[in-house]
Amino acid sequence: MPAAGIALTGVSRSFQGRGATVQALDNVSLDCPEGSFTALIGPSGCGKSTMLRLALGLDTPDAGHVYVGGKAPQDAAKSGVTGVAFQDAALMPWRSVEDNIMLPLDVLKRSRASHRETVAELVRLVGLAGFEKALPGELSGGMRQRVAIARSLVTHPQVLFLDEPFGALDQILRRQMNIELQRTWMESGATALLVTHGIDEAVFLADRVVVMQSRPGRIGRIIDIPLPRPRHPDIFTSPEFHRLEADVAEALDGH
Ligand SMILES: Nc1ncnc2c1ncn2[C@@H]1O[C@H](COP(=O)(O)OP(=O)(O)OP(=O)(O)O)[C@@H](O)[C@H]1O
Repeated sequence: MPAAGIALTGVSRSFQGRGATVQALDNVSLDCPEGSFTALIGPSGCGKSTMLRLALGLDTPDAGHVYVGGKAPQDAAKSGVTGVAFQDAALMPWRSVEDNIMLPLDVLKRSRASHRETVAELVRLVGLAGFEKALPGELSGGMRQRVAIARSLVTHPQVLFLDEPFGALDQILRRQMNIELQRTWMESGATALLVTHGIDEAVFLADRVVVMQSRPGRIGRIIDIPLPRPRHPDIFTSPEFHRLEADVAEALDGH
C-alpha cells in the first residue's frame, strides 16, 4: 500500500523537441511523508512543472510511479484528495471571493450548503472576513493569492500543491504571505509540496528543500531544515537561517 503523502518512484519523462529529446525528468524518486512540507527549487527547465503536472494527473510518466495520498494522481484529483494553488491565483473574475473558494466543490459536485462553515472558516483563516462578496478585480494581489490558498483547502485535501503561489508579489508581501501560509498549512495538517524560486521562502516554509538540477532533470540534493515550528518572522535574520540559505544556494550552484 503506497504511503499517504506524495511518492514518486523512478519517474522519467522526456519530450520530443525540434529534432532533440529533452529529458525533463530522469529517474526521479521522492517521498514526501504525510503532513510534511517539501519545497522544490531549481533552475529554469529542471522539471519542476513536469513533476507537478504528473502529480496532478495532467500528464503520465514514461517510466516509474506516482502516488498522491496513496492514490493514482487522477483518482486523487477526482476525489478531492489534492488541492492546488497557482502563481497567478487563476481566479474567475466574475465570481465573488466566496464563489471562487467554492469552485472545487462545484467541480467535484459536492454540496455547497454542507460546506458553508468550511468556507467561512477558510475566509477567516486567510484574513478575508468582510470580503466574501468582493470580486477578484476589487482585491490586491496578495488578497487574490489568499483566495487561491483558501480555495486549494476547501475540500480538506490531504495533499497540497503550491506552484509559486507568491511569485508575483513583492518581497515584503511575500514574507507576510509565507507566515500566513505556514499557519494555514499547520492548521490543515496537509502534506505540502511547494515549487518556488525563492531560497528564503523555501527555507522558511519547508521541512526539506529539494534542489533539482537540469539536463536531465533530477534531484541534486535534499537539505533538511530543522528549524522549530511555528517559525517566527525574526527567524529570517538568524545565523542558522542564513547558513541554511547558503547550503541551498551552494546546492543550486551544483555543489
Ligand atoms: N510539453 C512539452 N513539450 C516539449 N518540451 C517540454 C514540454 N514540457 C516541458 N518540456 C521541457 O522539459 C524541460 C522541463 O520543463 P519544466 O517546465 O518542467 O521546467 P521547470 O523546472 O518547471 O522550469 P521553470 O522554472 O522555468 O518553470 C524543459 O526543457 C522544457 O522545455
